[in-house]
Parts: sequence; C-alpha cells; structure tokens
Amino acid sequence: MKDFLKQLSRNMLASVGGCVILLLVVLAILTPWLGLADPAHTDAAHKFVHPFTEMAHPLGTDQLGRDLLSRLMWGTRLSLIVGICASLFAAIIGSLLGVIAGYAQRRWDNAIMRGIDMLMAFPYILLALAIVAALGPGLVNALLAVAIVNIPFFARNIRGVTVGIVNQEYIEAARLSGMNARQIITTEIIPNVIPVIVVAMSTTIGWMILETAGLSFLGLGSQPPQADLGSMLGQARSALIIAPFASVVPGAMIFVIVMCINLFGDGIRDVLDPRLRSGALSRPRAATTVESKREIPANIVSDADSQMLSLHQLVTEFQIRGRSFKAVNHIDLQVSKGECLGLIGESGSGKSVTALSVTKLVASPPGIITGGDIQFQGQSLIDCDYQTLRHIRGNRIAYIFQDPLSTLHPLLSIGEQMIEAIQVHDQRISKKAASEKALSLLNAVYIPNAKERMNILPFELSGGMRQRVAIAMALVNDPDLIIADEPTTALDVTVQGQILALLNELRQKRQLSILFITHDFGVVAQLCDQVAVMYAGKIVESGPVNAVLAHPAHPYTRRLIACVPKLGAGKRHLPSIDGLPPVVDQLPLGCAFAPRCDKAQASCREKPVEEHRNGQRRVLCRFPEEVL
Ligand SMILES: Nc1ncnc2c1ncn2[C@@H]1O[C@H](COP(=O)(O)OP(=O)(O)OP(=O)(O)O)[C@@H](O)[C@H]1O
Repeated sequence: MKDFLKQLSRNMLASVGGCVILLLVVLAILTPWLGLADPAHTDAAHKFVHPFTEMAHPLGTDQLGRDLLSRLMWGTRLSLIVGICASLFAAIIGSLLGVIAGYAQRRWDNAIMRGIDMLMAFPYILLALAIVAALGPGLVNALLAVAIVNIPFFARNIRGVTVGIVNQEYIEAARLSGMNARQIITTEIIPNVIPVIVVAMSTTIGWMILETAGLSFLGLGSQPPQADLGSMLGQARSALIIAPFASVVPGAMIFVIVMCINLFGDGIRDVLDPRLRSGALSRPRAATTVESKREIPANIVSDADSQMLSLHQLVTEFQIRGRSFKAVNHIDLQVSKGECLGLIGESGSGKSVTALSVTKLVASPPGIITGGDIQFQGQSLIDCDYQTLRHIRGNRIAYIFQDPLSTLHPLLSIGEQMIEAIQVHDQRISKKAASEKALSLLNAVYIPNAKERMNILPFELSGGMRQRVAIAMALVNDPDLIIADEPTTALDVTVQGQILALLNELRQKRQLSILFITHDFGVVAQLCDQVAVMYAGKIVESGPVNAVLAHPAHPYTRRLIACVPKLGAGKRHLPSIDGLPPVVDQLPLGCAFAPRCDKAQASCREKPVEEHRNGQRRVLCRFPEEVL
C-alpha cells in the first residue's frame, strides 16, 4: 500500500484528482453535520439571490429560494453515492458473468455473451430510459438502469482477460492438483482479474455519475424535494438566461467530480498495470539511453581487422524508483572474426543485458548505459546515430533468442516473416527473390519440406524446428555477428546437440562470429573457442575454453564446472553453489562472490579486487586457484 501511494504521488495530475475527490468525499460524508440550511426549505421572497451577495446564501438561491450551497453539498453526496453504487453493481455482476463465460466457454459462454450482445444491441440511453420507464422514475431505479447498461462493458472486458488466463499453465497445474471449478475461479482467476476490474471501475465511476445526472436532468432520476446534481441542473434550465449561476454551480461540480475521478482513475491504472510499472509509463525508446556524462575509457585500441566486437568498460544500469541496479558493471569482452565466445553465468548475472546493450536494445526507461564503449568492426555503436544503428541491427548483427515462440509473429507464416526481414534491409529485392532466399535458408538449417513449411504458422512447428527457423531468420541478411541468447535451453539434449552442430557448421561455412550465452559449461565446451564467466555484472574470468576448462582460475568458475555431470565418471555427488548472487544495487566494495567463496579472506571483502592477466587469460580474484 505504501509503495502504491508513493508511485501514485509521482503522478501530479492523479494526485491532484485524488486529493480533490478525497476532499469532496469527506465533505459529502460530513454534510449533515456542517450546519447548512435545509436544502428543501423554500423562500419565495429570496429567489435567485446572486452568489456572494448574502451571508446566509454564499452561493445564492434557486427559483424557489432554496440555498444553493446546501443543495450542492447534498446533491454531491447523492451523486457520489449513486455513481459509486452503480459502478460497484455493474462491476460485480458484469465481472462475474465475464469470469463464468470465460472459464466455462462453449454453452455457458454462448448463452451469457449472446445475452450481453442483446443488451448492447439497444441504443445505450434508450435502454436506460426504457428501464426507468418500466421500473418508474426515482433515484434507485435510475441507479439500476445505469448499472444494467454498464454490465456489458465489464462482462466483455473480464471475459477476454479470463479466456487469456484459462489457457495459462498455472491453471492447468491447479486442475492437476485436484481443484474444482469453483476453487480455480476463486483462488486462481479472480485474484488475477481484480486489478483489471479496479482499473475499469476507476475509469467508469465518473461516466456513471454523468449518466445518472443525465437521467435526473430528464426528470427520471431523483424526485423533488430530493436533488442530485443532475436534477439541480434540470430545474435551473428554465432560468438559464436570467440566473445562469443556478446552472453553473451544479454544472461546475459535475465537471470537477468527473474530471478528478478520471485523472485519479488513470493514475490508478498506471500504477496497477504491471506493464506500466518499473518507470515505464512511456513506451521504451528506440535505442537505450546513453548518459551524456558517461565515463569513456581512455586509450581504446580496437583492431578493426581482427576484432568483430569489443566491449570496453561497459556499464548498463536500471534506474528504478531512485535505485540503480548495475546489471553490467565495467566489463571488457572481445569477439574476434570467425570466433565463438561463450558468455556463461548464473541466472541474473547480466548476460542478456550485456547482449542487448550491444545494439542498444535494453529498454529505456529504466535501462541506461552509463559508461564504456562498444566497438563493432572498429566503429563505436554507442556514439553512432540511430539510422546507422538500425542498419546494423538484424543486418550485420543478428539475435537468436531463447524462446522463438515469443519472438516470431504468431499470426504471420514463416515465409512471410522471413521475406519481411529480408525486404526491411534490402528494399530493392523483389518478393520472389526474397522468397527464394528464405527457402534456401530454411533448407540450409535442415528444415524438412521447407517449401510447405514456408506457409505454416510458428505454433505449428516443434520447439527444435522453431529454433531452426529463428536461426534461419537471423541469417537472412548474412550478418557478421550472431548473438545467441540461450537458444538451446528450452530444448531436449538431442535437439540441443543438433542445433549446436548446425550453428557450428554455419559459423565455419559463413565465417560468422558468435556471442553465445548459456548456463551450461557442456555447451561452451562443444561450441566455443573463448569463454567469459560473468558474476553479478562483472566478468570474473575469461580465456580460451580448453585452458579455462582444464585449469579454472576463479573459484566461481571451478564450482560452475564441478556442477556439470561427466559421462562415464561414475556415480558422484554434484555440488551446488550455496547462497545467492547479491542484489546489484548493493554491491560490496570487495569481491561480490566472497560471501559464497570457500577461499575468501577478510581482504577479499574489504578492498576492490584487481584483475590478473596473462596472454588471453584474465581472472578477477585475489586468491586464484591457478597462478596465470
Ligand atoms: N527491464 C528490466 N528492468 C529492471 N531490471 C532488469 C530488467 N532486465 C534485467 N534486469 C535485471 O538485470 C540483471 C541482469 O539480468 P539478465 O537478464 O541480464 O540476467 P541473465 O544473466 O541473462 O539471466 P538469465 O540467465 O536468467 O537470463 C538482473 O538483476 C535483472 O533483474
């Protein structure tokens, strides 16, 4: 709750809206005790008294001499109660119908949704008028009418969300655990749709107040002597020319209430919507923000003839709610032409952020590059303009991600997506030529019946086949560097072996450089020439794969290698690494691995660690396992 209020207070307009609404609600609650005049007391001798002319009637009087301030306060109280009750009624009934229709599907879904469609087929205001006409005029009936016509809005919204949730794996898991439909709805579905209901309610209360005011304005809502804001407006209508203030007072109040509720509702939506949290109230920028005062490393020497990619003291941070998370912390990496570099480390060590930083694909906000440089074939990618970066992305540097199902477009066929990727970077190529190129690439990655498969959708392929398509997509523009972010993690070992063999073959045939991200030293041994081990945003060890595997120098590397089972090594205990990596906004002054290291001494924790180098090997440890 504290967090919620803190985030809400950052939105200036929502805060103002919330404060005004809070003030009005408090005043509405306290109205009976404010010592105001009787709102129904008429005084023909004092009709249409102008505002601020008589102490007894600060806002003036209406056509029957009733005190406008008192009627305004009582009317506001009534309008707020009606708006909130109508909204609650519509939200509860509509959401329940939506959840049941979305969960049950088939016959129930059909019956409920066709009923809802029938409600929606009537013109909105006519339906409300018909309901009031059938039930008779009166505030409660107006409330019911407004609530009923808004039920379809909630039902359709919540049904859509529920249909999405019902297909998720955790609902399957709940079914497997033996839960019945009622339990699944109450414990799994409703908690997940509540934020959507709250957001929808926060934006509809204002609308419902307006609708009830509309019915009262037409004489179908509150009946004399009771008055809500709409009926005040309706009664003042006949004297609009001679006493406009009698209309302005309730009209201005309706405007303020609806405006403030909408501003507040938008603020609540922004805070509650998980996609809009973590500072991302705006769409991420096209390229990661680079801090203007970033630390630029001195004497960058990058051999453009042999180096494909080199990172120099790169720092990428996430700045969230006043905290800076250093996901990538002063790292140096080099990938030579035709070489495969394996980047390995535990989950959360910063591998993916490093990979995304290369082409400035880290989402900004909250990501920001605060230091270092990235050289691609001797050209700085940090300082280059956006057009150059766009040309390089997908053309000279391509990515393969872990889950092709979420990176391939679900509604476009494989062929269409590949042709699009080719034509984005080469507008002169005809569709036919692009299609032939796509087909030859699908053949190159050994997709059987490639011609027929050009026309199918991603979900119709198996995981291994999808990953082959993702590799073919990465190759469409003959890139020089491929960044593969755990492309085999979701695959079984046989398919993993095939994909690694394919990448190796393509690398040799096409002289590709690869930055390969993985958790698995077995994969590194199979594919990579060089390896860099990452921990808490830093490269703690790097060097040729054979040398690192045979003689790991950092205790973390040694323990990562010890976790890999060895075929034929007999039955042995596979040690795990106790403890967890540190949170990267509270990194210690010394070695971040020290709390989990069996060799750590006091000096490891107290002083920054210096890097030891020998030839291609580097280690960031005060007491390495091997002297380099
Ligand atoms: N969009 C984001 N907003 C905030 N923090 C983020 C974001 N993306 C990544 N991080 C943080 O950056 C750190 C590094 O994340 P990263 O995804 O690079 O780890 P990783 O080593 O690739 O892990 P995995 O192997 O699980 O993919 C983590 O602490 C993560 O929580």
